[in-house]
Amino acid sequence: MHQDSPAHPARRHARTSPREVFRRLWPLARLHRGRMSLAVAALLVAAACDAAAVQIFARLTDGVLATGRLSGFPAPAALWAGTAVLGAAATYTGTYTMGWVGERFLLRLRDRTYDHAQRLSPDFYQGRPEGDLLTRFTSDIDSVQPLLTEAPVQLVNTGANIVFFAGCALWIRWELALAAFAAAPLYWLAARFLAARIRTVARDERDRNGALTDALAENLATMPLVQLHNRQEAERQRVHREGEKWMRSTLAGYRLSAAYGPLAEVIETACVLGVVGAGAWEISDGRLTIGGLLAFAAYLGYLYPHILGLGSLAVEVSSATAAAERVLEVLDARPAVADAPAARPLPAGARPGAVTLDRVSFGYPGTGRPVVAGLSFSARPGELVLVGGASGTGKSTLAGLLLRLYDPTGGRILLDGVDLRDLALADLRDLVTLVPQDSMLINATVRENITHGRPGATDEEVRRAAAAADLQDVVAALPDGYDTRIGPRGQLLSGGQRRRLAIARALLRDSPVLVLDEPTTGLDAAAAERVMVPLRRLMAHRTTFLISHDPLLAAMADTVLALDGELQSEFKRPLMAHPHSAASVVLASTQNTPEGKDI
Ligand SMILES: Nc1ncnc2c1ncn2[C@@H]1O[C@H](COP(=O)(O)OP(=O)(O)OP(=O)(O)O)[C@@H](O)[C@H]1O
Repeated sequence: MHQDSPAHPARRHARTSPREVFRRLWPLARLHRGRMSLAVAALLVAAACDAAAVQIFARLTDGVLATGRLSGFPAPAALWAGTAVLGAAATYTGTYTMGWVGERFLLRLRDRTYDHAQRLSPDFYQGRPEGDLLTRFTSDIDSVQPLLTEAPVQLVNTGANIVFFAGCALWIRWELALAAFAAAPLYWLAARFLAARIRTVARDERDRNGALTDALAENLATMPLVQLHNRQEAERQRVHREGEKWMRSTLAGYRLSAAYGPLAEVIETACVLGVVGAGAWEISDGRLTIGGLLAFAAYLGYLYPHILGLGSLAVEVSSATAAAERVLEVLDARPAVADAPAARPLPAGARPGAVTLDRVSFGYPGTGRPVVAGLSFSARPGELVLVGGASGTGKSTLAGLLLRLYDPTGGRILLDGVDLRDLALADLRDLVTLVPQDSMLINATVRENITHGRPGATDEEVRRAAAAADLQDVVAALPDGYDTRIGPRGQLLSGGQRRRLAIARALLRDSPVLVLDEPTTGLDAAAAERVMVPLRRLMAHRTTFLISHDPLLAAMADTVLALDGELQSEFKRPLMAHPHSAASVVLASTQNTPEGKDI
């Protein structure tokens, strides 16, 4: 928890080119091609208005200012004003339309990324700091926008402007124009030099931003612990260090991007000086009027910012690419379990609930060590299986396999004879319900928490589930009854109440197979007993895997699946105390027989 920015996976990345990012994400922006074209058209009209204004100004200079004929003023002045209004309207339309397209693109990209993230298995999240992931969904996605929406529009607009204003300059005096254009490659070289470096720095800046967000998210979530352990100063320093690292990489980015503008200005000044010198010579030779030179200089004045803008675009695209890499890492992550391409329905008329583990092996990716090895076991419909074992023997892992959060690396798990991998994931999740150890409640009302796994439930069904979970008195005492919000992770309820709320939620789901992860752990004897009554109601007639290292629960079970050989005798002891218990203890060991080995 208190390590400085661990070498998290975000740092090990492959570099993606802007072209590749564009190719991958363009389908999300393509939908708005019509609006993008409208924006381009509007911005071109605005540019044409600028060009017309320059021409009108040249006419005014030569026809009115140079001659002093005031009668020639109203017509071009009216035309200039009209052009300005049209140009303003076109600029507004183009800018707003671009904003419209950009924001919609962001929404789609965020939806798509989040949609994908929801399919990823727990191991994806376990390996990544939460704050870093949050940054990918927020500021990283925001930073991608210029590449996909602004860049194409700006590219077309800038390209058209460059061609147009360069054409105007060539039309006025082509020799002068060619001399002025000679510097254009310098802009390109400067931008290229900076853009390559900016991409590396921008990626680092994004990663640092993620590390800071992570430090803050973790500290805010564990603030009581920080205060109780007097860690305020240490955590302040940690946040400061992460903030400082972010600041330094941001400044490194500024150093590069801020260099482009002044560099471009120096190039521009050199060009303008050259043009003014050559123009003075042309005027003295009578080949150019003052109005003509002013118009020429004005065209260059419009042209250079666009050339400069092209360079800025390259710089911006580099930063956007660095952010896009981090978003694509989420989109490229593959779920550890894939939905069956041709999902099989459960056999008609089958009484769901028979669970068979057939030589199941599993090890977490990258650990090279099996947690479960060659485990075979069968549970009949309605049977209560107590999964016991010391800490770290794989009880939660087995639950994850039953819920298909992971697939076995060897063997198979069958539900009523069908391999879990052949069932549609959505069907499987309807058939198997988890009551997790920490209840996993959401910051919403009691009703919303109970109906979380079955949103369409009626009020009467909710009330019945709450009553069966022994929760009605709790709800009655809440200020708004079922509409009372229970705070983040249900913090406004007691530990026992939270468990019973989770039981009500599971009751409402009414699935034939249950996985209960340590339902009484952390509760005192009275609270545990209050949980056991609704728990029994929940387990009745369902195949239940009750994960616990409490041997006292063994007496309730039909079978005890001991994941740890040393606990075998411990589990047997309570059974001996209940001579009428029919439970048998099965030792889950490597290569045990397919039916399990009774002892
Ligand atoms: N995501 C993971 N990646 C790598 N190893 C893991 C992961 N999750 C668990 N493990 C390892 O797998 C083993 C079994 O863990 P598991 O959580 O299933 O044990 P458990 O019996 O449920 O423990 P406890 O009773 O303490 O909850 C442990 O050695 C643990 O370190």
